Amino acid sequence: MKKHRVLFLINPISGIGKQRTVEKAVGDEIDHEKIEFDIAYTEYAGHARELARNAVGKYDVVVAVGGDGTVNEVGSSLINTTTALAIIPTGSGNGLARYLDIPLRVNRALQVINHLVKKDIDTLRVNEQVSLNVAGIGFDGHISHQFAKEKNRGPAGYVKLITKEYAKYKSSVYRISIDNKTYELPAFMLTFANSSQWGNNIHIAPQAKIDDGLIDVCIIKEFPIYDGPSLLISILDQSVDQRRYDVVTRAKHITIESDEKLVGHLDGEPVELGHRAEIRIHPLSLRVIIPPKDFRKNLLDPLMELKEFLPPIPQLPNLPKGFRQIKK
Ligand SMILES: Nc1ncnc2c1ncn2[C@@H]1O[C@H](COP(=O)(O)OP(=O)(O)OP(=O)(O)O)[C@@H](O)[C@H]1O
Repeated sequence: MKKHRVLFLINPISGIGKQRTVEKAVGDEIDHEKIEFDIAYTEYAGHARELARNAVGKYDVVVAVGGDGTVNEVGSSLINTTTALAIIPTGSGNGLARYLDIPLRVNRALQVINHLVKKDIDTLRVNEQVSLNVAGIGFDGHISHQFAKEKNRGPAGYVKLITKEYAKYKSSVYRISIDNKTYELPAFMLTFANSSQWGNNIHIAPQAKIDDGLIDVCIIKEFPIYDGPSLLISILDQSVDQRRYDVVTRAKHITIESDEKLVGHLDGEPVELGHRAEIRIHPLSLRVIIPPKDFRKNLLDPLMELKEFLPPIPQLPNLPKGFRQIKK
């Protein structure tokens, strides 16, 4: 039987360091009867995009080992090809992986790859660039620009940054055209969702479907500062689409203009969009590996998710000289 060729691309700086265990886990967990594989590490931002582009035609699957930024780089090189994108989520948010129900534990994510179940999903084009998960302009764009400068990665780093930046953030005025409707309004945040969540199970567009040929547009208008906690709660309890400040709609084509420069993000990665952004949907343009329907849920998976939010357990200091370790 001809084996499937799989290339693992590991981003060594993503998330909180889980990806260091991946190389060994691949050797242990991959089904060697079915799959032959190669492993490469990215050496700089943008490297995964180049490596994935070169892999088209040579590999059946390219695995992004990293967060949404790495997934974006790999996936954007595989659009409209028969090479599928697989994900081992080792990032800070892992939005697309969580939406697709890919387990956060490395060995479980590898078991998903062994099944080689494929599904076609939509992708977004934002000006000349690609978003696979969620793109945004405004506050979330601002946060992604700030987060890119942070040394303290991981979900805790995001929470700290959002709390710090929220009070000083000023909304901008946008001219928005959604299919044939136009709006001009001051907005806190404009989100264009392909999947429903940013990452960390925080759902900005709870009803979004990744294969419906539509973009879920969620506009959070400017609001008084004291309303922040209610916005946060509505995002956490997945009722953001019922808030009074929001415009929530579905569309295929959106343009955004502003006199100020558009501060944006694509799948959590900061982008400069100039004064005009055009967002279009490309239906079913990317093949991805997903868990099979009967893929056994692991009782420990929710616990592993919780662990992502906890700080690392500190190492005990070495005992001072003269103290002897008591043998058990
Ligand atoms: N070797 C490398 N050195 C420096 N940057 C890299 C390297 N490899 C990839 N990158 C860049 O690292 C950035 C962050 O990666 P990624 O998004 O995968 O992790 P994350 O931000 O921790 O996770 P998430 O997006 O889920 O929050 C991306 O912009 C990617 O281009």
